[in-house]
Amino acid sequence: MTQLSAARDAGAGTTSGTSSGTSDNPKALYGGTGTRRITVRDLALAKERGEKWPMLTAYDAMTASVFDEAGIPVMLVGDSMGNCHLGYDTTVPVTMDEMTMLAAAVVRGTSRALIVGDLTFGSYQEGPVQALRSATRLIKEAGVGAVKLEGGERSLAQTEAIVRAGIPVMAHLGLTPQSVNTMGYRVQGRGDEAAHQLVRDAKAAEAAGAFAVVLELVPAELAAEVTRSLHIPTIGIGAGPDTDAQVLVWTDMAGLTGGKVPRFTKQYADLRRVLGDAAKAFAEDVVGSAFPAEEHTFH
Ligand SMILES: Nc1nc(=O)c2c([nH]1)NC[C@@H]1CN(c3ccc(C(=O)N[C@@H](CCC(=O)O)C(=O)O)cc3)CN21
Ligand SMILES: CC(C)C(=O)C(=O)O
Repeated sequence: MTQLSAARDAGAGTTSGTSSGTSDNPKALYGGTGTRRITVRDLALAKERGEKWPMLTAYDAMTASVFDEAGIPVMLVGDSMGNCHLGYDTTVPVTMDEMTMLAAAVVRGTSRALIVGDLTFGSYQEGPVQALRSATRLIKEAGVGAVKLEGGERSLAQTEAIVRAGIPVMAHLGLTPQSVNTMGYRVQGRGDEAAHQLVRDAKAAEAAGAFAVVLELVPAELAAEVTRSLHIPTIGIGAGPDTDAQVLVWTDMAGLTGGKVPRFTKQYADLRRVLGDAAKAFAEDVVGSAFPAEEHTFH
């Protein structure tokens, strides 16, 4: 144990920068004082304790380091980088080259959060061999702690193969954006048949060895039922208040995303305005010869 962590465990000083949460459990995922990397086992224990936790996406080292210092225990290098970072319209065009590069940056920018990398569209659908190759690449080249893929029953063989190789898998059910061309961006799991299929998918993912399941844009009552019937944690996005965890796309949550954002998003900052104002203030200074001033100048 380091001196720092010993002092924290002893309750020395006031709350540290990362422990502003409500829990006084040193092992709490958010608000705890642990400093080593979070593992999938920590998430399983949190479900046993009934402790909810937050997850954010991240696509670069600097933003990820801010969230790491804020105590966010799990970050997803989501293929939402397609529309939220790389300028595509959807997640569909994102390649494993792009994913690997940005996931490596997020890993370098963090020291505590569990980093989950997405398997991109076309990198696992061919079958378990391709899926394992893609997952292995993210583990070896980017250094992520886990991978995520879309689908329950339809991705069963892929999930099993990756888990068997010792790589933790997060499943993603409900609205699966890589299928936008067949399903659109509509609420999923409405009606008895669709609800039963979602429960079957969730059970299949758990049986295949997934450590968590993302539930995207499904009715709250169904997400609550799935959460009760699984031993592994559920992570909701547009899935109501009763999942074990909540995830948001960071650019939505921080008000950086331009244009329309999903109704399930809550905006906690207005980064578009803050950054735009900073750019305008810099521009005014340059045009008006107020920058650089004497203190920015060498002689
Ligand atoms: N910026 C951003 N935020 C996200 O949450 C997100 C992405 N991008 N890209 C990948 C997926 C796609 N997601 C989306 C995209 C659109 C809707 C949407 O327009 N939903 C409608 C509700 C539709 C209905 O009522 O059935 C909405 O008004 O929120 C939802 C999720 C979620 N993910
Ligand atoms: C919205 C989350 C769950 C995601 O899959 C992504 O960021 O790509």
